[in-house]
Amino acid sequence: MPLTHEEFAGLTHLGSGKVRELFAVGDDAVLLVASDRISAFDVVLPTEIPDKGAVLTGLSLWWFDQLADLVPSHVVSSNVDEYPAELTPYTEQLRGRSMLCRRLNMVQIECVARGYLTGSGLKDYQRTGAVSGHPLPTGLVDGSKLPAPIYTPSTKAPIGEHDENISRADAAGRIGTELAAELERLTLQIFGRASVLAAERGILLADTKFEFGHDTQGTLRLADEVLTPDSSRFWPEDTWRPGASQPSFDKQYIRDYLTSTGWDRTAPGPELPADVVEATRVRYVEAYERLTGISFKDYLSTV
Ligand SMILES: N#Cc1c(N)ncnc1-c1cnn(Cc2cccc(F)c2)c1
Repeated sequence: MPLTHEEFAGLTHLGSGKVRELFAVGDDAVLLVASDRISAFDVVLPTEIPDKGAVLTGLSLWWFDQLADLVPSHVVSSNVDEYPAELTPYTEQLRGRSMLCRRLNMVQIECVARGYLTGSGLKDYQRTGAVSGHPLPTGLVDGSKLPAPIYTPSTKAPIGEHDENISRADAAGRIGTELAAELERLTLQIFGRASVLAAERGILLADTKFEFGHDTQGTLRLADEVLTPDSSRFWPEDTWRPGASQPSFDKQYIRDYLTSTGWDRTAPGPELPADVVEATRVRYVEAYERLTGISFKDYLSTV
């Protein structure tokens, strides 16, 4: 049965993402739990991918470390054996797939950086010639590399709805000029470093979404998950072909299977065959090991 917040019935549930749960821990901490659920074409599928939650949690933790000189994170601990006593009944369900974090006052803007044109950015470009107020050269196609990475803030839509790209001026109007400028600076700086690191490993970071919040001392911290295949588009460099939908590093087997079945995307997602589940699990483990240089088995032995 896919992990749902009912499995943590004794905890104070704050919210659900498509494949994640958020709980309050005391007054000043939250617990982010990544399930093994997977979504494709915006539909959460009924079949879980073993290890997916642990891979994405391990990736976030690694990226937070890589970025610590640029921005502090919200993470307090990922060692379940050191979690507060109220979490003890759930230790094994949380091992490797959870982060105990400072409870932040979240900034109500999704901070998106794009190095390549696709998804909602491509749709905005095809309609207006721009993305979030950034005028772009003519003739760009799906998968085109942008002349330089751009910051395209968006609203935070409820689950099941799409975030709406907004201009930087609109973002400043919502959160203030100074904070808006700081978020833009940080978002592009982090994206630049992550892009170089991924490219060194033969992976193109097409775009990503960051969330930030302020702690009780007013310090701005990088929050949520970071630079995972769920919050970002990662493309294998050797199959990059502008002009068509790019193969997803992690979800292509699932996309190809769903397309092969003729599945109606307005219908519930079908169960996945075992070979597609295993191939996808392997892709997630490969993504972790290729990006971090750490064996996934070693990650699991540290949590
Ligand atoms: N990160 C973080 C965070 C924090 N450190 N303090 C307070 N709130 C949040 C927070 C609020 N919304 N989300 C997104 C979200 C929603 C649902 C499930 C999830 F796993 C994640 C995260």
